[in-house]
Amino acid sequence: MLALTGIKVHYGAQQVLYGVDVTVGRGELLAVLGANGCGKSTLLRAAAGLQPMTAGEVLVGGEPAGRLDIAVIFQHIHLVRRRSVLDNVCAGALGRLPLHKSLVPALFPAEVKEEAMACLDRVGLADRAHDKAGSLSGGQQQRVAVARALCQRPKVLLADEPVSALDPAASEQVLALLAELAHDEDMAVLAVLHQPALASRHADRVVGMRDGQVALDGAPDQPVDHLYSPINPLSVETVS
Ligand SMILES: Nc1ncnc2c1ncn2[C@@H]1O[C@H](COP(=O)(O)OP(=O)(O)OP(=O)(O)O)[C@@H](O)[C@H]1O
Repeated sequence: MLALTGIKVHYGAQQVLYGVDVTVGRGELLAVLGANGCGKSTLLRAAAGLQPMTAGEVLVGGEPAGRLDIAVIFQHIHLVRRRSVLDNVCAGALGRLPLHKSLVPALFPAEVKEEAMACLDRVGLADRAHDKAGSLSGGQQQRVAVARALCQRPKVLLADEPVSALDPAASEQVLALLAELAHDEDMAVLAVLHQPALASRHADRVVGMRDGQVALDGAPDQPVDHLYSPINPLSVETVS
């Protein structure tokens, strides 16, 4: 469903991605792991169209990604805390609404509110729809962010460290939700994670990055320690 091919990114003169190829299938949760600074977030931003690329291609279902094909959620949740949970979720549909309706939340059409309620139900928070978003816990707010992303009706969901600010129980819940969405809604879900154990429990596949390149791609329960070691053992020559 999502195919990232030959992605290269430079920040000025510094190259940070060196021709990365990653695919995520329909109905699959892919976890992207790797040490700080290896390029995970840059890859996710490039996939989302938020980061100019020097080279490469982002395809969704074999076509160049459309404006609403890909939804993104971030570690910092970015809800409008003073507005209701429901208004925040309706905001996911903004890209589909005529401008005048998107500027005034009271004008969200009834069918958008209905859809937003269904998305909230999907993440288990329909009963909090009329509470202020800021009154929810961090884990609940991240689930609202997932509901808002769903309200965009994306084919692909990208999540950049979605559980880094959450406690272990809420982290498990959000990862289980992402896996469920991939499997039940047939979406392609890519999550950048810093917790290999969570990836092994919830992801269908893992991509490991090192120094701007893909260093592993496969089963979620394989050893990943080498991604985090300061020296890549594969690149050390033995001196006898
Ligand atoms: N806006 C930017 N301008 C210049 N350099 C950047 C910028 N964003 C990231 N970098 C650099 O690009 C490299 C990759 O950063 P990136 O944030 O993609 O890594 P990451 O694997 O997501 O790291 P982390 O796990 O710490 O979030 C790093 O060397 C970083 O310093």
